[in-house]
Formats: sequence, structure tokens, C-alpha cells
Amino acid sequence: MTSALLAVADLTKDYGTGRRALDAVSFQIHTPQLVGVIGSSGAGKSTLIRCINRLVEPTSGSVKLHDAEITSLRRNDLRAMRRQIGMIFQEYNLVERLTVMQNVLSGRLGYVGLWTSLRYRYPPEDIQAAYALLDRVGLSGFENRRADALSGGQRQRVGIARALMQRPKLLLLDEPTASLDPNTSRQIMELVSNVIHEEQMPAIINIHDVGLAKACCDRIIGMRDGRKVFDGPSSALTNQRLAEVYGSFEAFTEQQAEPVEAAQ
Ligand SMILES: Nc1ncnc2c1ncn2[C@@H]1O[C@H](COP(=O)(O)OP(=O)(O)OP(=O)(O)O)[C@@H](O)[C@H]1O
Repeated sequence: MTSALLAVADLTKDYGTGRRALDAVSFQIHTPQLVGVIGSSGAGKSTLIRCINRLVEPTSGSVKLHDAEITSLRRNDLRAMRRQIGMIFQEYNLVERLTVMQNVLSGRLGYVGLWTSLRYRYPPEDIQAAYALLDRVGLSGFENRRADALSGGQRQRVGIARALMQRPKLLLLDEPTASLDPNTSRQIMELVSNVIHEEQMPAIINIHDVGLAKACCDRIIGMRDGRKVFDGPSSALTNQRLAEVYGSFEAFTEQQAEPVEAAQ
């Protein structure tokens, strides 16, 4: 078998409270694919995503991106590695008072240095790439809008364009649709799926909505109490397997009935 694009082995996280949030989780990604991580609240989905780029420090285990071990990197090397991992958040994490273009260009921050970025003197090829990405995410013509004048769905599109500006080898998405209405969530998921297949990169997404995960993800990892209890193609996620992930089928349906936090 070819070497993995991403290889996670025995990844474990014990928080200071003594809580084991991740328990020896292992999986590999060999092809560009959208991998959805599902499970009940507290199952460890967010911890898993954040241990991969060490926003949360794993307690033990290994994470290899294109064969490079991430868990042992020191500060400068870790910073360089993080440029290769795009991250998309539930709350977008845009700089609200800056324009769409400035936010997208900030995806190059790790490459061009602080002085260039503070003065917005980005190389012409970066500016061209930013225009192309804005077009790609459906925001052509929005370059000069301030981020705080955008809807939730538009903000998430900026978040996606900014992550792609890094030219990452991996995308991590931590509940990117949790603050969006169902229609907008679907559009964002389809956009992510299209983009990662075009760019030929893997992506891992923490997602509560199982229907959306099944419709848009190529593969699903099911988490329960910090452990991986399902790993397979979306089509293999039967009601019985869902019951194993959520404790029971009733627990699954109750969880899915939770209202959407805020509309677009
Ligand atoms: N910083 C922290 N300190 C202590 N415990 C934490 C911390 N972050 C998460 N936990 C605990 O670790 C476990 C896993 O949390 P995590 O946020 O990864 O779950 P999740 O599946 O993403 O949940 P949700 O769907 O509610 O966001 C939970 O029991 C949580 O309370």
C-alpha cells in the first residue's frame, strides 16, 4: 500500500482534569477524501481534530502528514508544519473590521512575514490567487466588503478561501456548519467536498448533522467516549452502526433533533 497522506496512530489525550478525551485512536487516509467525524457531545471529535495540528497537545501517539511526524516538532518547525494544515472554525475566526480580501490574504501570513502582511504588500501572485479563490467560493465582487457585513454562510466561504490560500496539504474543519441554517450548511459542505476533490487533498470535518455527513462525506469515523467505534464509507453507516456510535438509536435521534443555533 502507498504511504498515507495522513497517518494517526494511538492518539491519546488526557486533559488536566483527568478526563481521557481520546483513547488510542488510529486511522489512515490514503486518498483525497472528505472524512466526517461524528459522535455524541463530549465523544472527543473536537479534541481529535485539534490534536492533529496540536492546537491541543496530545498526551501520546503519532500524527504523520505525508510521513512527517507532527507530535515531536518543536516550536518553529511546528509553525512551519501548521502552514500545511488549513483550519476552518465554527465561528469563522475572521478579523471583522478587515475586508474580505484582507482576510483571505491573511492565509499567506505564515509565508510572507508580519511586516508585509501588516502593510498588505502581498506579492501579485498572492493577490491573483486570492481573487481566483474568492471566485471559487462564490464571492466574486465581495473583495472590499468588510467581514462584519457578511452573512454566516458568506463568512464561512471567506474562511474556506483563507484556508486554501495557505495551499495546505490537509484541511481540518471543526463544526463549520454548526451556526448555519440547513440550506446554507448543505451548500458549504458541497463546496468543501468539491474543493478538496479538485485540489486533491484530504479533509477531516467534525460534524453533528449525520444526514449531512452521510450525504457529503466519503468516509465516516464514529467516536464514542474517546474511542473510534466506526470507520467506513458513509454508505456503511446503518442504523445499527449509528446506535453503536450514539449508545442507542433513540439517543442518536434525540441528538439530531437539537435545534440549529442561529440562522444565516
Ligand atoms: N480543555 C479541556 N479541559 C478539560 N476537559 C476537556 C477540555 N476540552 C474538552 N474536554 C473534555 O473532553 C471530552 C471531549 O471533548 P470534545 O470537545 O473533544 O468533544 P466533542 O465530541 O467535540 O463534543 P461537542 O460535540 O460537544 O463539541 C469531553 O468530556 C470534554 O468535557
